[in-house]
Formats: sequence, structure tokens, C-alpha cells
Amino acid sequence: MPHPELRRLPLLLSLLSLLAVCLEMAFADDSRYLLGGTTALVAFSLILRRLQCPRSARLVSLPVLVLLALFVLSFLIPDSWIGYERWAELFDAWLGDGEFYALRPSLLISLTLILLVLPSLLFWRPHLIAPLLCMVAVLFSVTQLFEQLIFDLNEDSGLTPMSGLALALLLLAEAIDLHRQLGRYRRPIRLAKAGALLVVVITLALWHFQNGQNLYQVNHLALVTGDRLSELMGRMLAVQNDAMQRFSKGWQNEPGVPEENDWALRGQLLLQDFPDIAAIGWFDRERRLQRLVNRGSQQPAGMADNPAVKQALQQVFGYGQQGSAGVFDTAGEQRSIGLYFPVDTGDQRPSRGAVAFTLSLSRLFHQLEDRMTDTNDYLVTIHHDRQLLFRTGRDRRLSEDRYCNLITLGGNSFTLCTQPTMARLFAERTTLPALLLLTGLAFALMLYLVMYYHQRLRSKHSGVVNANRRLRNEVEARIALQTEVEWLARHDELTQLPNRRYFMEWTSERLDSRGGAVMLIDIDHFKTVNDQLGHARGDHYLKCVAEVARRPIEACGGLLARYGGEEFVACLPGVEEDEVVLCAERIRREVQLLELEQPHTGEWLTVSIGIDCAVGLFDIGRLIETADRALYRAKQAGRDRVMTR
Ligand SMILES: Nc1nc2c(ncn2[C@@H]2O[C@H](COP(=O)(O)OP(=O)(O)OP(=O)(O)O)[C@@H](O)[C@H]2O)c(=O)[nH]1
Repeated sequence: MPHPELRRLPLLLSLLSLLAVCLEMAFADDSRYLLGGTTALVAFSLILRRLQCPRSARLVSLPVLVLLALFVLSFLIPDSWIGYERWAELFDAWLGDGEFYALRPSLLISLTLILLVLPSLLFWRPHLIAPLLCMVAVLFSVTQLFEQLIFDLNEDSGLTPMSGLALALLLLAEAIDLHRQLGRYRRPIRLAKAGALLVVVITLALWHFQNGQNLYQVNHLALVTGDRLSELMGRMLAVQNDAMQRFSKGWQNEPGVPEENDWALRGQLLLQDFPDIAAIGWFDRERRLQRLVNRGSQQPAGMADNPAVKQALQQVFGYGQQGSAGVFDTAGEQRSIGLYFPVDTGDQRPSRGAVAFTLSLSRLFHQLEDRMTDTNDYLVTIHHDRQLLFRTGRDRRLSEDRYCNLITLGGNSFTLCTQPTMARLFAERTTLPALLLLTGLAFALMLYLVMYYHQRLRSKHSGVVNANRRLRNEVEARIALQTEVEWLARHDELTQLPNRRYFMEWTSERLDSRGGAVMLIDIDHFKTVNDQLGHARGDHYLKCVAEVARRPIEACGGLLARYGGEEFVACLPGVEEDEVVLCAERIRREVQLLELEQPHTGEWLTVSIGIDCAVGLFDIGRLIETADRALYRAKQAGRDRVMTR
């Protein structure tokens, strides 16, 4: 029997759990309200149930169940049916600054809370199903803990140490309560629970595998998106580079400094085609800017007389290679890059001049933004020398995974990184793992009920079988008793011979025209045996004589019975007198040969035998009478002899 103190312990644990979750909500940030609030409501409904207020407990449990069911549905319903925004709208009041997908309790925790609150709503024998629900809830929360601590699933379950403690206290309280209540149901429940839990464990393992696969695929998709953007950016830069190179080569065959008008005309055409190019300049071999065509009114920094420009021109004129003045800020155009292309004359002589381009990176990157279809799902950043050049897309609730690629332009390297939002990652997830988990859970529940009722029926059936066996044993004992009583009614217990009643029945059935004989056997001086050797020895003598007399009589087809006291009677139907006399003589001799002590004579025990025979139909009573008279005569004549009528 459980200790009586255990009655109050679950209530105390539930109160502690409520306290823990309230403390967390009071001191932690808003984002914990979703899980904290739900756990608090579950704890409250369990407290009401333990305070013996089932109706109030049900009133609180029902809305909690609806809320938790909504969480579970958000895992089940594909995003194409109800999207992220819809769910977020639904839970906006709870979320504060948070995002629904990141802050809702995980599937396992939502199910754990449902399993805890469900027994309060079951009208029909909740104690039968509650042990399984409690065990599955424990399994789910332990799995969640492992998922969170061991596997990095890029998913915030919302389970903090404080809310975890609150949940553990609720589960412990439930387990103690169930331990108290189960009583006689414990055995069938234990077996059914073992079977159902096996199914749940297998389902959890499958779910874990599927979920991991799914998350891997989702993350892979984010990686692919990063690669796609980098490729797009690389292509845009390559087109730009090609155009600038072609423009530079276009001046190869023209001597000296380009004509003013020609430069302006061709330069304007290029500016029109490529809006990212802010300015185009011509530097002669003395590294002086001779021609310039630009969008703004001011000369960009890429064309100015500064060390970076000098270094780039040195690259062009000194080594005949493309140079770069690096990234700089230009007024109005923000970030720009200066690129310098040598203009060769075709022979081996050094460059005749250099065409300088000022490329607006801001405009270039905005073109990338225009071509991005899903700016809301990612944060895209471009860095150069650890300097942020460009940033677009969402910057709230981003996944921790970032995918970066390196892109080069005129010897300058840019790092393009994409970071998907949590909403995007969750939208890409399939609902298959959640469906699998719920199907497995439903199957386990059904198996539990089937096994439980099977066990109950089996125990009832074995009860009936036992009762039947007891009844059969009793009937058999009574039949044996009856047979014994019947046997005793017709036999003598001491000598095991038929008694007088059976003898009379037997003979009356066998009286026919064949005739027959009656033999009366009496032990001589039997009283002296009893008196001097004791009744026990007398009984033994009676048994010995009965045994010796029985065999020859039965060999003649007759029946020997105990007639009374130390006297035996035999009927031998259809046997003639000579044969009967021979039989009697044989009995007499064999009794002597037993060598039983006879204290009266000092010799061996003897018997006297009287015989009467009849030819044809006879009267047994009269035959016995005459045999008795013959016996009397045998006694009178000195005993130990056979006398016929
Ligand atoms: N031990 C024992 N003695 C019995 C039983 N039934 C009868 N007796 C005894 O048998 C004796 C019969 O004695 P009696 O009728 O006087 O005859 P007897 O002593 O045999 O003498 P005779 O018949 O004249 O030779 C009595 O003492 C009875 O008590 C029994 O079942 N067991």
C-alpha cells in the first residue's frame, strides 16, 4: 500500500510546477509566453483535478487542449494551405516581438502537454489510459531533451531549464498519482503498456530519422540558394567586365589621345547600356586624366590624383595588366570601385593609355536585389575586406546557418553570404515526420486498448476455467464417494466380500432350471480366537479364510459372501453335488494349510462346512436353511468337516 503522504505529494509538485513557470514568465523575456502560458494552464488544470474539482479542471483543460491542438496542427498542415503569416496573425497577441515558428513549443513538447491534460477530459475510465499517456509523455519529453542537447536541429523548442523543470514536476506528480490509483488493473495495464511503448519507441526513432533528413534537405536548399545568388552575381560581373574590356580594346587602333567628341559619344553609349558605370576616363602615358565622361557633375575619386589611383595606373603602364584602385566612397553614388584597363597598340610596346572605369557597387548590388525573387526569406550580405558593402532581405529571426561564396572583380574579392530566415526553413519542411509520429501514437493507443482488453478477458476466462476445474473435481469426488457408499452397501468392509444383501440379489438373478448348491462355511471356535488372541487377530483370520475360500468358489462360477460374524455363504449355480463337495473339501484343507494358531485346540484353525444341493429350480432360502442344518451337524460331529444335507 502506498504511503498516505503520497496523496498530497502530487498536488504539491503541481503547485511547484506552476510557481516555476510563473517565475520564468515574470522574469524572462516575452518570447517565453507561448510555452510558459500553456504549461501554466496545464499545471492549473491538473491542480484543479487534484483538488477534486473535475468540472473546473475540464473547463480549463478544454481551451488548453484546443491551443495545443493548434500547435500540433501547425506542424501537420502544409505551408501551402495555411502559411506562416496566418499562423503568426493567430498568435500575434502572445508573441510580442517573437516569431510564431520559432516560439511555438516543439511538436514533442506540444504532444507531451496534450498527453498530460487529456485524462482530465476523459469521462470514461481515465485511469485505464492515463498510465500509457503518462509514459509516452515522459518518453517524448526525454527525446526532446536529447534532440536539444545532443542533436543540433536548428529548431528552438522553447524549452528552457525552468520550463523543463516545470514539465518534469508535472510528469512526476502524474506518475505518483497513477501509481496510487492503478490497484488491481496494474497487471493487465503493465503488459499492454509494454507493447504500446515499444511501438512508440520505434515511431520516435523513425520520426527522429525522418526529421533529421528533412532538416538536412531544408538546409541544403538554403545552401543551393546561396550558390545561385553567387552565380548570378558572378555572371553580372563577368558581363560588366567584358563590356569594359571591349570598350578599352575599341581604342587600340587609334593613335594618341581619343578625340573629344568621339570619346564623349562612345562613352555616353556605354553609360546608357550599363547603369552601374558611373564614369569613364582616359589616362595618357604621363598618367594624366585627358578625357572624362560621367553621370554626375563631380569627378569621381577613381579619377582623382590619389595613391590608390597611382598604384592602379602603375599596374597598367608598368606591367601592362588590368589595375584596380579598390573600393572607395563617391559622393552621391556611395560605394564604388575603380578599374583600369590598358590600351595596347597591338605590338610589344607598353600601353598607349589606360581606360579607367568607376563602377557603382551600390547600383550593381541593387540590380542583384531586383533579380532576387525571395528577398523576404533570406538576408543577403556582400563584404569586401571585412567591410559590409551591401545588405538586403530580412534580418529578423534568421537561422544560425550562413552560406558564403567568394566572387572576384578586377582582383578585388567580395564575399556574398546568404542566411535563410527561420520562417523560410520551416516553410520548406515536409509534414511527413509529424504525420508519422501521430500515426504511430494513434496505433500505439489502439494496440494498448486491444492488449488491455485482451488481458482482462484472458484473466476472466482463466477465472472461469479454474472454477470449472474445481467444480469438475468436486463432482468427481462426489461420484467416487457415491460409488464407495454403494460398494459399502453391498460389501463387507473387512473381508471385501459381498454382503448378504448383494448375495441375495446375485443369486435371485441366477436361479434357473440348472439347479445349484449352497455352502455355509463357519470358523471353528472363533470366539476363543477373539478372546485369547484379540479381535485384531480374529479380523486377520476372517480375511485369510475369506481369501482362501473365495478362489475355488469363483473358479466354479459361484459367489462367496460374508453371511454374518465368522460365517460365510456361497452359491454355486449349475454345479453338481460331487463337485461342490470337492470344492468344500479343498477349502477346508487350504484353511488348515494356512497354519493359523487355534488356541482352543492348540492346533491350526479349521472350518466346518454345510452343503445343500438342488436339481432344477430351487428356493435359495430353503437351501440355506438345509445347508445350515448340515453345518450344525458338522459342528456336532466334531467340527473340521464337510456335511451335506
Ligand atoms: N474378530 C471378529 N470377531 C467376530 C466378528 N463377527 C463375529 N465375531 C465373533 O465371532 C464369535 C462367534 O462365536 P460363536 O457364535 O459363539 O461360535 P464359535 O466360538 O465359533 O464356536 P462354534 O461356531 O460353535 O465353533 C463371537 O465371539 C463374535 O464376537 C468380526 O467381524 N470380527
